[in-house]
Amino acid sequence: MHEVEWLEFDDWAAMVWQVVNDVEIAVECAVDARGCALLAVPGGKTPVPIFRALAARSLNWPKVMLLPTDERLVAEDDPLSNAGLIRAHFGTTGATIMPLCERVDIDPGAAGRAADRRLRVLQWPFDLVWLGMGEDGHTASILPGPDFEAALSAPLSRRACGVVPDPPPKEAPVARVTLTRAALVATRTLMLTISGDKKRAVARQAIEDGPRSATAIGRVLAECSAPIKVVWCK
Ligand SMILES: O=C1O[C@H](COP(=O)(O)O)[C@@H](O)[C@H](O)[C@H]1O
Repeated sequence: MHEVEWLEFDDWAAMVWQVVNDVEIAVECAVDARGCALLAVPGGKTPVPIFRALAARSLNWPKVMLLPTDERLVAEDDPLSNAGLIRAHFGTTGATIMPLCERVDIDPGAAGRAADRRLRVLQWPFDLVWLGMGEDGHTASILPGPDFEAALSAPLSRRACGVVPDPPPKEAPVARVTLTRAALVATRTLMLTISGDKKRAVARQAIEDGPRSATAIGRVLAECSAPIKVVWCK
């Protein structure tokens, strides 16, 4: 694991400002160096105020491609949809938004394989993988259940897979497609945004446990050789 830079904020405005600036720098560096920027961004609730502020920035959006780190297998107009969340915020910026799933009415395994095929056209690595984390230590949709180890130990050539969480997470009890750990760590820089005391304790323990961590976030960060920044807000 690369050394972790850990930042803490007492208020959301300061945290949002920090993360927006970091994303802006990642985009500018990528566009200057390679003419485009490839970013994976989290779903769920935590990134919402950050998305709002980021979308208002005048970045070179037409050069930016945004993917969700994971998807809940629901229609894009469902409030649980991560692609829907991203489109709602960045849809008018000029960025290209690439949902992981074209179809959500198929079984999770097939949806995962279809996402994997779609992702093969992209020029990797990511310029930025921005992760969220649940209080149980899941990140992207690498959730406890029968697909947990497969998502973590998939080879480099496998970028996405289907996940049936067991137990179903209470905030979004649906099947998922997630970027694999191999895909998530194929990045020039990685950022994790979290809030609340519980998540701080879980993330700290996961980092301390490293590859022996029982949590997805611990196992992902342990494999990451890019610079890692954790941004926490009370
Ligand atoms: O299910 C998911 O959960 C995590 C954490 O979400 P939050 O609402 O607690 O911020 C999120 O990062 C992931 O993308 C999402 O699908």
